[in-house]
Amino acid sequence: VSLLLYAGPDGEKAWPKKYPFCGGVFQSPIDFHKDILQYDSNLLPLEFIGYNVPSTDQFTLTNNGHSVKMYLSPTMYIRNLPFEYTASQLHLHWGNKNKSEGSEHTVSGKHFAAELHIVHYNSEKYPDVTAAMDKADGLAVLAILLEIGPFNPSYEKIFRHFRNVKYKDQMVQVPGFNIRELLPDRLDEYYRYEGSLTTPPCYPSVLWTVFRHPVKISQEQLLALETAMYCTESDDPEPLEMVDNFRNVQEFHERLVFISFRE
Ligand SMILES: NS(=O)(=O)c1c(F)c(F)c(S(=O)(=O)CCO)c(N[C@H]2CCCc3ccccc32)c1F
Ligand SMILES: [Zn+2]
Repeated sequence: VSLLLYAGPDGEKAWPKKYPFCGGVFQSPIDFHKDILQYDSNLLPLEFIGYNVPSTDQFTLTNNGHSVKMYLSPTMYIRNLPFEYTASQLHLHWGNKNKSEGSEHTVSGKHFAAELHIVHYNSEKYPDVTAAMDKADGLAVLAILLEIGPFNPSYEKIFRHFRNVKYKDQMVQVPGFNIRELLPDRLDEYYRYEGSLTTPPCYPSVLWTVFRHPVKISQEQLLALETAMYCTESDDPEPLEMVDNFRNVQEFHERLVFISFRE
């Protein structure tokens, strides 16, 4: 993928040329608004197994040129989805220091400051994420909306390493911690719909769970996220800031988003 995944001539409008699924069906992200929401009493709270990773273990955090992603341990998985889904990686989407509206999903047309995604793959049916990522029931991604509030010590366990992954392909080890701390309190309240990867190749392979309640991080933590990373390598004479790495919301016609809560 070209460096400028989100901006310039190779921006998201150009994705379908090289990645046909990006112009296809079931594309994510979307806007959650009243007339497409339907309450579903069968939507149970998700159960997280093995999310409390000991500090003796380590996660690899890396800058891949268009997001900052952290590989998770294969001992982490989710129950209460149609299949068992094993954790693969988490990454973030954000805006820029002048416009902190970088979430991918929106609620009644409103962006949140940023968004955390925890990518899982269907480990009951597929051996790994690469085999799963282009299958209709292959992936399950949890989305946590981030907004400004008090300093968040749990997010800081990742954010304090940003200075070591400023440039593309840099990586650093992060001591294990309870990934459950990154999620909101109410795991029983979420939006659920079938969608896609929000970056090329945009496979329609994702069962999305977007938690209703945002998580708060401080203004300083958000600024660090918006200013720490570059899309370019450390020796590149023309550094490109890694900002605005969110896809715009996609058309969502004749489909419903199921909600586990009553408005
Ligand atoms: N928003 S999103 O749709 O959740 C989403 C991203 F936005 C995102 F940037 C990434 S990426 O950082 O891997 C860069 C893209 O290759 C992923 N990765 C997925 C899909 C691509 C291949 C792959 C392989 C192993 C594990 C995860 C993934 C992604 F799923
Ligand atoms: Zn994502």
